[in-house]
Amino acid sequence: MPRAREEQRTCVGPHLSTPSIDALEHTPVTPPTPRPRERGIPEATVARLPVYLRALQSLSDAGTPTVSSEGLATAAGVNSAKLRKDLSYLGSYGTRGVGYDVEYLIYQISRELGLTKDWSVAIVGIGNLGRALANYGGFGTRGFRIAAVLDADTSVVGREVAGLSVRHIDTLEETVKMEKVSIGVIATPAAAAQGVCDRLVEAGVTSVLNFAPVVLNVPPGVDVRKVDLSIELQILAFHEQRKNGGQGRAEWIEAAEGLG
Ligand SMILES: NC(=O)c1ccc[n+]([C@@H]2O[C@H](COP(=O)([O-])OP(=O)(O)OC[C@H]3O[C@@H](n4cnc5c(N)ncnc54)[C@H](O)[C@@H]3O)[C@@H](O)[C@H]2O)c1
Repeated sequence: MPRAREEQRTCVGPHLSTPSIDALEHTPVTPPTPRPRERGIPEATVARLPVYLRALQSLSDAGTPTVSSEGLATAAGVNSAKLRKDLSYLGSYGTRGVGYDVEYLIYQISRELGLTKDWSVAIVGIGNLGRALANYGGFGTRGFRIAAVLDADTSVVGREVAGLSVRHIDTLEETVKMEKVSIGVIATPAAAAQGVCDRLVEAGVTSVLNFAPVVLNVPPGVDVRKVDLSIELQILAFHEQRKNGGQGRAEWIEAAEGLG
């Protein structure tokens, strides 16, 4: 089977482009507007949609009915031109002088991200990280149901984690089928991750969230997202070093001036 490396993809897959009938069942009060977009949404826009959603949810919790593009851009930490462009991919342009309807925009973004339907998730590797992920309550409220937790270690299998009994990895294929798993989360050591990924894909899973420090090879049509906190720390270290470098230069100039 031909394989595509995860970082080569630039656009979202079909599951993010068209809402299902199922998704529309959860439609809130506001009437639908026409959706002119037929093409894919750029990956960078998709990555910002959850940020807009979080900002909108805070506004909604505060009882704010509408928000200007500038207000939402500030809350989300982006510039307003970028925000307007991003939202235009959803067919959402706001109303001049009024802005965006907060509840409807929440619905539009949720629909685009596929959050108006429930997703069944399996976590593979129930060590420190897998247990923490399984016990995190925030997934359920965002439409991600942890349906199964699996591990290869027989001393872990059968234990209860987040209200679920840990299943043996040998039951992976049957579990994916029975629990209708859409998203596989890999929290195994790096050496086991590709094998687990292959089995998930073989079982029909087309979305994988990988925490193991390894680049996974997957066939076309499978989306892999990699989470690596050490990369985030390294980026912060880079900026920290630049800040300190700047301070170092200032001190050096001051010292040099003192000498002169
Ligand atoms: N992305 C991040 O930011 C981040 C942060 C912490 C840890 N990690 C990574 O997450 C992974 C898990 O870390 P941890 O601290 O929980 O490790 P851990 O050793 O506590 O847990 C790993 C679990 O995977 C199980 N396992 C091993 N091979 C398996 C297989 N073939 N099938 C199913 N289960 C299998 C083990 O039995 C164990 O329970 C590691 O790869 C680690 O490097 C990533």
